[in-house]
Amino acid sequence: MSDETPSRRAAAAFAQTAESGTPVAFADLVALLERIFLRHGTSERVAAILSENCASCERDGSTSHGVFRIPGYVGSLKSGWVDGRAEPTVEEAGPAFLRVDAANGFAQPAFLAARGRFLEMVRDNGVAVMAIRNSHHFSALWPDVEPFAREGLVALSFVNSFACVVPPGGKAAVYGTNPMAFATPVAGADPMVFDQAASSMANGDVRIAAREGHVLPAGSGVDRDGKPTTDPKAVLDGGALLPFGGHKGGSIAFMIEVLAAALTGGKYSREVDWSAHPGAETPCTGQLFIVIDPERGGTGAFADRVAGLIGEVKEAGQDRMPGERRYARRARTLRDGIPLAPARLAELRALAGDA
Ligand SMILES: NC(=O)C1=CN([C@@H]2O[C@H](COP(=O)(O)OP(=O)(O)OC[C@H]3O[C@@H](n4cnc5c(N)ncnc54)[C@H](OP(=O)(O)O)[C@@H]3O)[C@@H](O)[C@H]2O)C=CC1
Ligand SMILES: O=C(O)C1=NCCCC1
Repeated sequence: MSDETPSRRAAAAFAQTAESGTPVAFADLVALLERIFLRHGTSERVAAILSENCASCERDGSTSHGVFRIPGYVGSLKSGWVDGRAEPTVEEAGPAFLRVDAANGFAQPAFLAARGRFLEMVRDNGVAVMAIRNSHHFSALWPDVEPFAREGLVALSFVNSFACVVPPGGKAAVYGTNPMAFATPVAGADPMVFDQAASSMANGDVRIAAREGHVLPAGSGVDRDGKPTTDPKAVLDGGALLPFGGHKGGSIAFMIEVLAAALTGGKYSREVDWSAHPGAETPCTGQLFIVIDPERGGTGAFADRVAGLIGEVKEAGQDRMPGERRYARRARTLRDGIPLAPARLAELRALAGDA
């Protein structure tokens, strides 16, 4: 399967390293990460949720949001910018609308605190919205939406982050890398899930490229003077990323600021200010979910129709659908272990306080 997105090309060397390290069983990686989170002040519930999420990203080859992120999680916890013991509050804003205040905690525990009631609303109404504010989203979005599709539902999720993306033709960073994810059931197959930033690439992949000494694909970003650059350090040091696809990606980044921040009460990416929290790496922003019961469409054959469409797309020449690379890697790593570079493993063990 080809991995030709700019993000993947920039992270290719890292990914190769990740394919050739020490194999670690998924459960062992979860346990190691859990010890790190607990050691750095999270509650047991938060540690369990974040460890599962981060290990799942590493397992599926979502390198920009796998164990690469752990020092950042630790930095954010140590700085006090994020509360690892936050108790989210869930409020019903209507028969199909949940408002969740993550209370300056991580997004996933807030989402999971509301998920049960949210599913009831989707089943009762055919559609429901969950608006999370004051949350720190440090990860990929697919782990949140894929399970909905496995339960027969169509799911959309939107997150804004911190200002590091210039609007098309602009000079100042206004948007975050602002990912969105979509998941749908497919008859007889794994769900089709795409999960993509509104920027040319994820900020995490720029940082990996900087660390590994790689250049970015042309058209990824600009330097501090607004000039096009392929140097990841110039993008990180006062420069910015570009939206993917020019004004079209710019409009998606805008929409995500509106859905994930304006609508939820989360901070705009531009408003994020962690200057008083040195070491913090995750913003206190927002996240929106829209989940639909496709049976309400009345066709009685929704998942079959999606499977048919995928068949036609492949027949037309697309070699694979989004998500298929992850599923293949998941099967491989659950069988053979998740390869971790020795330096990464040593770093994780040190953070866990292992001798
Ligand atoms: N929390 C946050 O604030 C942020 C999180 N992120 C996360 O970073 C991650 C990476 O984002 P991004 O760099 O944009 O992702 P990519 O460009 O790597 O991939 C985007 C999507 O395209 C699919 N895809 C890639 N190559 C192909 C192909 N050849 N044919 C068909 N589909 C393909 C991927 O599927 P597959 O996975 O199977 O390859 C994925 O669903 C995401 O998980 C995102 O949620 C990004 C920005 C901010
Ligand atoms: O990779 C990114 O872009 C981000 N990931 C986690 C939160 C901030 C942005």
